[in-house]
Amino acid sequence: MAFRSRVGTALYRQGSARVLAYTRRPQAELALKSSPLSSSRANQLHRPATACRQLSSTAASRSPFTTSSAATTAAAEDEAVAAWVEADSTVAVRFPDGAVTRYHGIWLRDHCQCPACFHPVTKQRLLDTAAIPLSIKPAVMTVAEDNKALNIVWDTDSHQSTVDLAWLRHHSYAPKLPPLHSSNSATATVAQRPKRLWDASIASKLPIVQYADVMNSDQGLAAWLADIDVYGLGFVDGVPATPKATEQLGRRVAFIRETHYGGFWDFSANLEHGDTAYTQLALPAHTDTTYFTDPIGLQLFHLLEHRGTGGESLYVDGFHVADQLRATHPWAYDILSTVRMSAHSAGDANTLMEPATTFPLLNHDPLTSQLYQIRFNNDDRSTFSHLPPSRVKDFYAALKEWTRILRDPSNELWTQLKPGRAVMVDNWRVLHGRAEFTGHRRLTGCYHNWDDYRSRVKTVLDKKVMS
Ligand SMILES: C[N+](C)(C)CCCC[C@H](N)C(=O)O
Ligand SMILES: O=C(O)CCC(=O)C(=O)O
Repeated sequence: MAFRSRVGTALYRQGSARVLAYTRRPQAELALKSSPLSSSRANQLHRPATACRQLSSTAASRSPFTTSSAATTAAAEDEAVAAWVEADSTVAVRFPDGAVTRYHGIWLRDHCQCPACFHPVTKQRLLDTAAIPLSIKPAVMTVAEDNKALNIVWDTDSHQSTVDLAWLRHHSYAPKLPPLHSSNSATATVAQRPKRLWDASIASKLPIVQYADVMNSDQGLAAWLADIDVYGLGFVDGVPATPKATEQLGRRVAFIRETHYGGFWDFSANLEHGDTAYTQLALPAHTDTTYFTDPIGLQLFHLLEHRGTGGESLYVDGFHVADQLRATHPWAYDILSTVRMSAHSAGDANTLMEPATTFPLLNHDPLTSQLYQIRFNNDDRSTFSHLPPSRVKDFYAALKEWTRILRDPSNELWTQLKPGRAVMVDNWRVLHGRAEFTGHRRLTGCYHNWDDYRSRVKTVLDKKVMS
């Protein structure tokens, strides 16, 4: 039995598993008496203790607590995979490539995925996080024979956790480790499809799928979702020129988001709603519903009738415009990423829509700094009354640069929608507009929530499950 002392602990081998046990007396018994939870509360939050000990069948087979007659695995091979408790009580894990990272005990305990702590079907935490002692740490740890899991017995309540090492690597944070084998890692997320920034030249190669494919197969729907994911818009040909067929097409992606405009809309220039969309006026490139706290994610358009002139549709890749602005006028990019504004929809007698908070035109993920949303409709922008005087002219100067690039013909896709061709637009990326028109023009479509759209990309297109 090979001992290697490691910061007051010993890593030794027991049969096929290596068990890490404290040279000190585990605190398990003491913790149970001083647990902040009364036994009844504890039972309420957990299934009976026996359930916690009933590791899943595979975990049990790996558990050091089952008698295993398996031969000892080759020392050299599994030496690279190890886990130990550091002097600061964090848990260090060394992976097969030798990379080491650390996890806080409370973090590991909070993420226990045994059936008593994490509902196996609903993927919801059952554990009372607030009841976990901040000082919790493993009393015993074993790396399973197949090097795929870490079994932990906690010092406070002897609860047993089995943590998948691939999952642990994927969620490493101190430091964050690169994927071990991105091709076959159990938690490797499907490679994100790179966004393809586009300009006016996309007109010669529009992303188009066929209605029958979308409606009749998940592969057809997936192809459409991929277009929207990659380009921020996706056209569908062969759509029967009826409101019903158009609505069914929208519902292939997700349920419709109801708004003060209704659900599925079928509208013309009749000022049915107090908005310029319900007029014959030209609409400059914009994103819709900037006045909602959660702007709509997707917008479907299908032109059913137009007896008159004009009314061409305009689309611009807002991510491409932002990219150009950042490259040519970084000061303007910064201003439009920080100066906050508000918006309103106030044209209907019984509606006054305003967002819960102000927002910048360019919205970035605070963690990754990634641009994730363009939120711009100059017509719907509300009165500025919060800008410090020194920022007012800077904002307008930045807005001019944004608008100049936005309206650069080399960035504009102008296309005349016709009955039979619908288009789904990512309203967080692609701006849309239209030329003024004459005569009778009937446009149908609907809105969808961003989260419902992305859920369909993850489940239908990427066939992902939560990792
Ligand atoms: C699409 N539909 C005609 C129903 C409403 C159009 C709303 C346009 C509004 N100015 C905005 O930008 O949100
Ligand atoms: O009428 C159109 O083609 C587009 C109208 C529009 O911009 C909108 O509904 O947001």
